[in-house]
Amino acid sequence: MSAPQVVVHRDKELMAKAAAARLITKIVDAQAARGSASVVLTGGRNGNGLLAAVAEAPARDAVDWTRLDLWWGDERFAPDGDPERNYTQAREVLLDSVPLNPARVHPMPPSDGRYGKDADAAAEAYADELAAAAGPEDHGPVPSFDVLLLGVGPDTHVASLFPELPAVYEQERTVVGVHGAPKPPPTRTSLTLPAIRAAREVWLLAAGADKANAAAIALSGAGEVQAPAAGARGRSRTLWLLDEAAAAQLPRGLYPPASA
Ligand SMILES: O=C(O)[C@H](O)[C@@H](O)[C@H](O)[C@H](O)COP(=O)(O)O
Repeated sequence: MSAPQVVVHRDKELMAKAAAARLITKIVDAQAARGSASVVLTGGRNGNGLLAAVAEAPARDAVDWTRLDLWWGDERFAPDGDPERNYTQAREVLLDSVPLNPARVHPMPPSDGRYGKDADAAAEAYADELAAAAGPEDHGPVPSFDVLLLGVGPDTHVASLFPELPAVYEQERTVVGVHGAPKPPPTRTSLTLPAIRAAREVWLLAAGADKANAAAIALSGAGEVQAPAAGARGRSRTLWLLDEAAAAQLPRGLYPPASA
């Protein structure tokens, strides 16, 4: 697993724009090298802020949207179209504005779909979908995602893996149902840490003073059960994208400011 790299931007708006430019370039390079790209999206303000910045980016259409596979790191277990769903929010800020191939967009199941209100069955079905998309060259029963995006909660949660709750202990399954999540809604589906760690690159997004403590804890050697963000590592790269407010409590030697 790769050691975390930290890049700090002046504020959350610049962080979103810089992360969007970085993501576009990563996708374009992956498509040039392998003919397609695979990205895992996340929910929350920073995740959606990045997607909104991609939508406005001058280089947006350098991406061949028809050859992009989109997955989700977690989902609020709600009916299809519910405004609370990460999929609904991603569609609003970006996905409905670009020519994606619907067959390559993989939302996690809603609570009014084939699996009804059974979040565990929905999680198992998504794990099967991931396994079906994995190839012999992949590291386990998930595709080798080019970039797996994660927001970071003030309690250091990532996806729907919350400190000390059962899902963060999962080492076998790639997707689990989450019950009693402290961040509403309480029922969710989420990739597990082993699935997250199958990604080539993991990018963690955190902006705002309310994330400063979480970033400092996760980047100062905390264990993954107490600080799930600490366990979110990519095979070849782990990148923390912060604004200065979220970086305020980091040990000084950890980074030079990336933008004045
Ligand atoms: O479903 C969710 O809510 C997200 O996937 C969650 O993991 C989010 O990324 C963090 O809570 C950070 O959210 P903010 O960026 O809004 O602080």
